[in-house]
Amino acid sequence: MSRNNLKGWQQLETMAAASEGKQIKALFANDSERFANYHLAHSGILFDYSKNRISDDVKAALVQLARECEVEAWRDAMFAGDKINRTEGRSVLHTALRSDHCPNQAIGQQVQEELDHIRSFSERARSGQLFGYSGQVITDVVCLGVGGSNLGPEMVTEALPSQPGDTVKLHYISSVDAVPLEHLLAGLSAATTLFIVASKTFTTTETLLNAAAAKRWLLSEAPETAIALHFVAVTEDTDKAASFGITPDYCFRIWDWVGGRFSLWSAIGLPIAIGRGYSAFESLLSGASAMDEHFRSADIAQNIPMMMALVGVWNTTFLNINTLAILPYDQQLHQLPSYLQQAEMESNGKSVNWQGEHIQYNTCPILWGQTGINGQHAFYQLLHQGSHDVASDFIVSANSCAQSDIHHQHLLANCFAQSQALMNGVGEEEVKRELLANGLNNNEIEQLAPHKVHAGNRPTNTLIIDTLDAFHLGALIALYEHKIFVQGIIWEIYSFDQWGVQLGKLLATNMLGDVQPGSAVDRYDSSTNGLLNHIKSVSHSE
Ligand SMILES: O=P(O)(O)OC[C@H]1O[C@H](O)[C@H](O)[C@@H](O)[C@@H]1O
Repeated sequence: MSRNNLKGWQQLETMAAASEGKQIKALFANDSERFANYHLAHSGILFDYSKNRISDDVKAALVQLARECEVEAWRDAMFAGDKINRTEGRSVLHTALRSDHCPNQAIGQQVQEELDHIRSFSERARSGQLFGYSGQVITDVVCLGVGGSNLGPEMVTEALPSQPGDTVKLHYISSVDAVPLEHLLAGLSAATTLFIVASKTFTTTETLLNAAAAKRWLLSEAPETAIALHFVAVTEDTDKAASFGITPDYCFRIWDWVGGRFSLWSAIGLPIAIGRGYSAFESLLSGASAMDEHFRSADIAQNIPMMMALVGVWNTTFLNINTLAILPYDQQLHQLPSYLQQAEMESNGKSVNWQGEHIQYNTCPILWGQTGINGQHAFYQLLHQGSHDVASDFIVSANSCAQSDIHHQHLLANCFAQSQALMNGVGEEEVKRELLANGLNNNEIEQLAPHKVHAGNRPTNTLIIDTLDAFHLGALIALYEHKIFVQGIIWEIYSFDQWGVQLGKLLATNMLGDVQPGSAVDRYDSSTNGLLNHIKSVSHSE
């Protein structure tokens, strides 16, 4: 049965139409227990969804919809290793990377072997036992990868503060733009630098181009045999890595059942273990595993990923709120919005359902954001008074890793004040009273008042993490992963492929010859021809 014929779906459509003009703050006024009834907590994460336009009826209909969509059966199929990524004929088993009970013994054994490899290699690196071609200790690790092979490790290493034992310096290069790579290499010594080439397919142009440049840089002073001591690969295609010159001991495996954007739990996370220690990497896995267990066992209405997914479906599909701002109030989480952009939009940014039909309802919202404090001085104006209705996730930790409490108290106060302001707004009467109290005359009040009104009623979630450490970060990332999964099921989307990424790659490869110096191009549309010919006319290249 198509989604919009389901009972829960139809109830939600009716409720959405009836919700016009209803205020979130009125829901609080009528229910003194609203926070108690609309928050959940597990694995050191509190999820408050009370500041959404959700009543008890809406909540019940959302839970009913999840049941009708058989979300629990799909969840169990994913954990069991069924090939739910049907367009690519693959299992989806990133959860097996962080669990003791893997559905398949052979997979469990492979995972354990790679974990042992990550442990021994990262411990060697951290204890000064990795040497370069001249016998000097490796001091710098340059991680070359893009998308899922870069965003997770970089976000996590940025999020976890450096500890005294963190001796190796990590650097990340993801862009094909040579400027950051050249700038970085200019400050490094080849004899003490190790490169990690992270690419599941080992075919991604950006990564391979950067790896080739790194190899040239090394070989400009070192013999060919140095490659074996200065290059690590993390890939599914170990033959390609071997052809590059990478030895088995320096080659780490991932598998087709790990999607790129869900891969930081695999050897793609090697930089985390090198930079922050293997025990931090293990804690990250444990936090994710705790969230997995909660997701597997809690009833829908008590299940944080399920409820977070359902709230998102209500906002996007039924209330037409098509953007979601990710607003962390911990500076360390500054890369979380970029990480979640790939995780959510590459997974659910689709408009064809399982039957291959065009979807008639809104699916994945546009995700954006940055750290809340910086956002407050930039785009919050639009959140409060803009013409777009924006939903937001506020994320903050209860305890700070910093020594100064007062800074953290400011973060907390700002975080909670903003979500309150977005909900309550400021009405015209209140604005006028304030202007009168400030001594303005009637004429001045009439002119200024409309500009100071805040409509409010903007929906927000708030997530409080006990402490921003590896365990809780692991749980937080797993929470978003499962939210994405549940939304994909409700929208009938294949969340684990990314066909939309392929087209641009293909066209860029075909166009490469046309950006090089030479005769004018006329095989494209007039805009593309014009842009290419302009480049040829102003280019300094020979
Ligand atoms: O790891 P790789 O094979 O190099 O792929 C890196 C990235 O490539 C593409 O952009 C895909 O859309 C991403 O999902 C993937 O993470």
